[in-house]
Amino acid sequence: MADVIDQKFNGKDQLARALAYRVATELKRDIEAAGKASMLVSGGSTPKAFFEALSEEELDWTRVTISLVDERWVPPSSDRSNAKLVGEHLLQNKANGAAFMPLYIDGVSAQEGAKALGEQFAGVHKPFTVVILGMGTDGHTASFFPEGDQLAEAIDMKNPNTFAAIEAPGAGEPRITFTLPQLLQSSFLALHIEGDEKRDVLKKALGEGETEEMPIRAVLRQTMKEVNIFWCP
Ligand SMILES: O=C(O)C(O)[C@@H](O)[C@H](O)[C@H](O)COP(=O)(O)O
Repeated sequence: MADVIDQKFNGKDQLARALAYRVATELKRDIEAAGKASMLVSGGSTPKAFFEALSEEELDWTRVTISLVDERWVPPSSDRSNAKLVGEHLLQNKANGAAFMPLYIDGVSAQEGAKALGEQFAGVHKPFTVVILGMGTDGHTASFFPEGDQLAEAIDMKNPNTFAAIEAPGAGEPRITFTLPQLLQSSFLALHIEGDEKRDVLKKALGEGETEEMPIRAVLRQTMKEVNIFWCP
């Protein structure tokens, strides 16, 4: 594992601060070069400390657009909403002025939403400055879930769509996710995982086996974009 985990840290806080510093450096670089920067972040429980550390970074947040790698198809008032998580832990302190583009539209299905959001995101400048992925213990990343009904489309490098709507036994509710070719259009791509269990899942994913069994393999096996792995016990 020593060779695949690029960044090992002693604990959550140290990792959160280091990742926040690295991300802030990338954002500042794009702001300086292009006047703006963009970032897609993951939801779930892992990113909270990182979001809080990042929200304290000094940079011109009014030039930063933030969105999500994926979203659970629930309104932003739900505790399951990744937008709620970002609102409460990232869009605060110095990052208060950043623009946020949600991946949820009220009153339509995830499938209809995927289409409408694709049009909305068509004008967003790419590559994204930063994309941060997480990973579940079932080997999913973004909403690329094992047994996902649209998994093959979502990880198809030839898929021209920006988003896929996915339902899967382990997903809880319908979800929307950026497709793999979109996520790889990033200047800095990171995988943020914590704990021994996820380290072992990563190790398994790096071994042989079907991509569909552990969809994180679609990210780990592609050769287009380097994946920077940040891990702590
Ligand atoms: O909405 C989500 O659930 C995600 O964006 C998802 O892909 C997440 O990164 C992993 O499930 C890890 O989640 P945990 O940090 O909760 O383990």
